[in-house]
Amino acid sequence: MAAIIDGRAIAAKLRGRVAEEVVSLAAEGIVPGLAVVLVGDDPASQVYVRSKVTQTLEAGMRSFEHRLPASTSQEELLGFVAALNDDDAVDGILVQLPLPQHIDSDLVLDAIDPLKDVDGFHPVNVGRLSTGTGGLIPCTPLGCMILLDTAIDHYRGLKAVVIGKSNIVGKPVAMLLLERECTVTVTHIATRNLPDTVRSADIVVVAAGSPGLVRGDWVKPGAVVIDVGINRVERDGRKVIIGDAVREEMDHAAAVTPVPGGVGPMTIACLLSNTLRAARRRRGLPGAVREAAVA
Ligand SMILES: Nc1nc2c(c(=O)[nH]1)N[C@@H](CN(C=O)c1ccc(C(=O)N[C@@H](CCC(=O)O)C(=O)O)cc1)CN2
Repeated sequence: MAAIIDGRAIAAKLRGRVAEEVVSLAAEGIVPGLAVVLVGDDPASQVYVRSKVTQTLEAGMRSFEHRLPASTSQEELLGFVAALNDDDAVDGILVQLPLPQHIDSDLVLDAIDPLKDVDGFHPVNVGRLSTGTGGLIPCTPLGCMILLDTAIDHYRGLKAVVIGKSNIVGKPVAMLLLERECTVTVTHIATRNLPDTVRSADIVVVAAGSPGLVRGDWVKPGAVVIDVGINRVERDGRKVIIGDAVREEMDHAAAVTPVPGGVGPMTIACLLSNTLRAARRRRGLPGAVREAAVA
């Protein structure tokens, strides 16, 4: 029977460690601040932003919530980001994605001060990740690695297959696995013989946004499966959330993440950890939460 990696519990533990470090920073007169910017009224984004605000406050940090109308122009948003860059109370800036179609997301993400880029999406942080020279790491890939750490002791030489080539998950998680000396194959929905490629993997990370894509017979016995998919589908007349892998078919895996309750909760916990890291780094303070130690 595959072990179920409990993302909710591990995220709670990470949030607890962040809160402890916030208390010790407060003794030095520092209270980290996170600004979250939501443009428009996408229902899922509203829920995520509300959770971010609540969890930021629960961790003892300052939260600056900015809800802008869907009609906000690109120039207005860029001006808004510039003001947050200049605001000393703000250590981390997160612009919730997706943005309305009339706004060029890349332009906006590139405008965030890399030192405050707690999403790790700025080209400077992307470059730092690919060269292994520090920087802020995107939250969901960081969360995937923390979950993997609960199931894997030695990564060196393991074969990892990533399904999905997005800038937010697929590419950065591939970099993190490469950093651990895995042999990494990045695949996507157009990859030929995808099941055969996945079958060779010791680690499977699926972030394809395709409900139930990875079937049991794609997965080698003893592999670890990290399911990043969050798909809202209708089952027996009910709306449910399912992942990109069919978990009921994964009994022969060593460990799998559930959906919901796997990678998802790690995203916001890692955002808090990145905010703390940004607050320390901006002030030239060494160290930050050691995420790996929570697992
Ligand atoms: N600027 C960003 N935008 C978006 C990101 C991001 O990392 N940065 N990621 C996603 C949304 N997201 C956070 O923003 C997020 C997604 C899912 C979860 C989560 O806890 N999911 C639960 C299920 C929740 C549900 O019922 O919907 C789970 O998987 O258990 C948290 C955060 C896109 N935008």
